[in-house]
This record gives sequence, structure tokens and C-alpha cells, in this order.
Amino acid sequence: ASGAPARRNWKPVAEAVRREFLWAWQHYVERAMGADHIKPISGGREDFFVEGHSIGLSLVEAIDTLWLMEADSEVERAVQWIKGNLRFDVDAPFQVFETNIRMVGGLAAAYHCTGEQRLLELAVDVADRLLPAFTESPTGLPYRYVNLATGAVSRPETNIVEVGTYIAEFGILSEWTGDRRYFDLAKQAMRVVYDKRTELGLLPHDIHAESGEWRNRQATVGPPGDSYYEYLWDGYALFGDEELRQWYDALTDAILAHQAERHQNMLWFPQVDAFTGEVLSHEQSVLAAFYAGLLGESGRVAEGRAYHDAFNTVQDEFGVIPTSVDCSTMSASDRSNALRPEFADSALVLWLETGDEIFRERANVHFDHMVKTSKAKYGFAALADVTAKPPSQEDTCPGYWWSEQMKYYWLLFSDTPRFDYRNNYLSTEANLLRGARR
Ligand SMILES: O=C1NC[C@H](CO)[C@@H](O)[C@@H]1O
Ligand SMILES: [Ca+2]
Repeated sequence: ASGAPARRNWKPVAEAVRREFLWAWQHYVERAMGADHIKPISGGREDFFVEGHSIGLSLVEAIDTLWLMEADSEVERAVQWIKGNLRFDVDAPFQVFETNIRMVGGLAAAYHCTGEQRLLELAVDVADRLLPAFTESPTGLPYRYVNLATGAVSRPETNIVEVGTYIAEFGILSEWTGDRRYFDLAKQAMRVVYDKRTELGLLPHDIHAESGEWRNRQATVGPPGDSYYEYLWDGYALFGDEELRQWYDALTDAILAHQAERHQNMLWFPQVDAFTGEVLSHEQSVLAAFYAGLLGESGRVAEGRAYHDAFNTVQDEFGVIPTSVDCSTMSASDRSNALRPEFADSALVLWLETGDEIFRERANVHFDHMVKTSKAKYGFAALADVTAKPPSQEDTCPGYWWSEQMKYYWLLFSDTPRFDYRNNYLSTEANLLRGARR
């Protein structure tokens, strides 16, 4: 139609994304193979879960991204490393939430893409080692840590993210193995939280796994509230669980009624007291940018667009979105940015939902600025200060970089035949659990 914006040819951007990813992957293979993280400035190795004992985190996080990019010889290299080296009988406490979204999810996604049986076996092995955190808890709310070798649990002082972000990974294991235990334990923990909502229908974010008591009054759509809400919707989207959708809708209606705040024509979600609705803080974490996508995919497209518009003004202002900004003044309260993927996450989700090119344009700016500010000698580096000229880098690359933003950009710009663009599911760590076209 005349006047419609000419649809840009995004293939060159897709090729740049793939080139940068494989460049970083080669350095990881040559200098840090099997390490949780590569140190992108020095080329060193870094542990994530347990000091002194890496379990190949970045490799596990990268596999489905490599597969979607059709880097099949590199997929094979990673699978061979896993078959030869990955073991979970480690006598140390592992954080249950991080181990689930990264290792259970990463192995499940690798199995979904490759069909390699050993990957499913390892996903089940590490998931089984997490279960005592749930079964040892008097409330069903999992402890934060479990020793993968002994099953000893610890740290009952937890939050709704770390008790409520399991249904996607645990539910897909139940679907693939026929063992309903995983789904049932994950959903029960979500039910306990939902049943403790306040009169306003809001949730504080900190809770005690043994007493079941709230440990704070503040409600947030950012950390550590964010992926609890995400996984209520995901449990419905993935498994058709109508009850989870009811809980999601009730909580989302309350959030839109009591937490939404407009500044000019932008939508923000300050933190509020869950019992009174009083605004407690105008801090907006960059991690909350995922929520624009969640609103968009769950029937609240206008609100999702408006929240993405708000974060886009921050991206325009700072170039790279700071870890947190004050939405009433637009000043950065934490000027770092640990290569956070959420703005690109919601750009993909909103593009899939609306088809609007604006979201590909915004993701392209996100990619372009990431390359300009984070690229270092051996990979991509987190930033200590996005406002410094040039932005100052830190000698670390988070595991989610290999799973998240590079995959989001690739899916946005490549139109790869390996992804079912109409029926798919990416977890909160962007692990592909549905929609791989082998
Ligand atoms: O859900 C998550 N939260 C924090 C990380 C990205 O910022 C990542 O592990 C994941 O997306
Ligand atoms: Ca996430």
C-alpha cells in the first residue's frame, strides 16, 4: 500500500548477529571451554554457581542459540563436551532458581532442538537433585539452596521469583517423561503464594519458606517479583492450565489498577505497598522491561506498547538502558548494565504479537549499541557505567547473554526456518521449549 513504511531488508543485521555470536563462541571454545563464564577482557575463566567448580554454564546456555543459527558442527562440539564432562553430583549448595532456569532449561532446550537423549537424561538428573528443596519444605515453598550431592537444603528466606519460576521447565519434563511430580510441585508453590495475596490483590515479594509469612510489604513487577507473574501466564500458554490463567488475570488486573502510573504518555510501574497501595519507590529496574512483552502477549497490548515506549525513551536517552532509573526524573540510579536482555526480550514478544516493525527497529538499536559498547578482546563485557565516555566495561560475560539477546535478535531478523514463528515458547532464560523445527 502507498505510504506504508518500506519493509527493511533485515538479513544483513541477522548475518551480523550470527557473526558476532560465533566470534564470541570461538573465543569461549579456545580459552574457556567448560567454564561457566569467559572473562571477555582478559580471556580468563570464571565460575558462576560454585567458586572453584564450573559446570559449563555458558556452553549449556548457548546450545539452542547455535542450533537456531544452524551452526551444527558447533552444536555437536557442545553436545560432545556435555556427554564427556557434565556431572551434577557436586557436593555444594546450588541456588535452586538459577539452576532451574539455566541448567534444567538449557538442557531441556538442547534436547528439544537436537533430540539427543543424553541431554534429557541430564535435565531430569539435575531437576531430581533440586526436588528436596520442595519436598523438605513444610509449606511447599522451596528453599533457596540445595546441595546437589547430599540433598541438604538451606536458606528459607526467599522471594516469589525463587519459589515461583519452575512451571515451564518442570512442566515440560512432566510432559516429556510422564512423571507429573515436577509440574505438581512447581504449581503448588505458585498456589501458596497466590493464596496469600492482599486485600488489594497485590503480592509483596519476599516470603519465608518455612513459616509461609511475608517478609516485606513492597510489590514490584521488577526483581524479585517479575518471573512469578511471567510463569503464571506461561503455565497457561504452555500447558493450557486455566487456573494459572485465572491467577494471572486477577493479579494483573490488580497491578494495572494499583501500580500503573502515567508520566506524560508513558506507562510506568512504581513499587507500592501491597497492603495499602501507597507508592514506595519510582525506581524502574531494566529487568522490568520484560513486563511490556508479558502484557502484550496476555491480551494487554496497549499497556505493553506503552511500557515498551517508556523504556525506549530510556534507551534513546542513555544509549544503553541503565540497571535502574527513577521514572519520575529519568535519572539513572544505577549506571551499570550487566548486558541485560529484557528490552530485546519484550521487543521480540511484541513484534510476534503485533507484527509492528517499530519493535525490530528498537531491537536493532539495542544490538548496535551493545556491539559498540560491550565488545571486548575475547567476547562481550558487562558495563560498569553506561554514562562514561566510553562506557566502562567489566571483565565478565553473563551466561544469559549466550541464551537471550543474541537469540532474540536472531529470531527478529533472520526468519530462520528452524523456528515455528506461530507456535513457540521461550522460557524466562530464552530456552526454546516449543517450536524447534528439526
Ligand atoms: O529471568 C531472568 N532474570 C535475570 C537474567 C537476565 O537479566 C536472566 O537470568 C533471566 O532473564
Ligand atoms: Ca527473564
